[in-house]
Amino acid sequence: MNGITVSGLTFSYGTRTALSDVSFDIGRGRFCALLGPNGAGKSTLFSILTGLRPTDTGHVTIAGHDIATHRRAALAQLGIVFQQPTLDLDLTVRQNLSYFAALHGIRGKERAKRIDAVLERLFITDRADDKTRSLNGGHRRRTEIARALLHDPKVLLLDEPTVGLDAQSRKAITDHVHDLTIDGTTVLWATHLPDEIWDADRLVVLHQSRVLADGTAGVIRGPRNLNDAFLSMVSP
Ligand SMILES: Nc1ncnc2c1ncn2[C@@H]1O[C@H](COP(=O)(O)OP(=O)(O)OP(=O)(O)O)[C@@H](O)[C@H]1O
Repeated sequence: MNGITVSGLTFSYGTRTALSDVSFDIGRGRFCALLGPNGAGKSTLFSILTGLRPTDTGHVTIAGHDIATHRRAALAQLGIVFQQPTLDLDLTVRQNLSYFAALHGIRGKERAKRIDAVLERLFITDRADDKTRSLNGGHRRRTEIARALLHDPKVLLLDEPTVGLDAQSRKAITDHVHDLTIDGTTVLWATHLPDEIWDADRLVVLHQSRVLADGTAGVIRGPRNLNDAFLSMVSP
């Protein structure tokens, strides 16, 4: 079963078109980068994938469930990391996770077990009982990713999750999220930074509301580095 399918998606804010006939699909356990400059339409696409906005035209499925007609089933399979951080800085890492798990109806021993598992997956077990405020930006981001995995979603969406982080933290998070696909999680990672994308990744390039390229990153870049290839695609 597919991780994500997007077909014929069109969306406008009044007279401003944000998405024009956008289509792609991402198989189970794949890492797909959604690369686009500012204003390309990435956040609009994310808001539709997460059910925050209805589509004007087109369809989206998450782990086989149509977001418009089977919204609850689709959202149950979706983990989301938004661009803006949303942790409570006065709670510990574990308390932040625990609160979110409770919202998902995960209780008792199962809650403790899942929290331990996601902390381990993101390599932050040793920070579990620290106040979130004391964490650096990279560890806060890891906490948010761990939180997004608590309900064991099949699909994980991340909207520019490394914004504002230093190079070392960016690399660590990029590596960890790539590794999440090993157990079958499908990842869609929106970014405007080509160095976060690996040659073997699936790549969808979005520019001025349209899909400019869709394929394997290494094939799309050819003999150039991805940054040069991307700039030549989006330059006027
Ligand atoms: N609420 C809104 N009202 C009107 N136009 C909007 C709104 N939100 C986005 N847009 C426009 O829609 C287009 C796509 O914007 P969007 O934020 O989806 O792009 P993006 O790729 O996420 O950009 P960024 O990297 O800057 O977040 C842009 O032209 C933007 O100006």
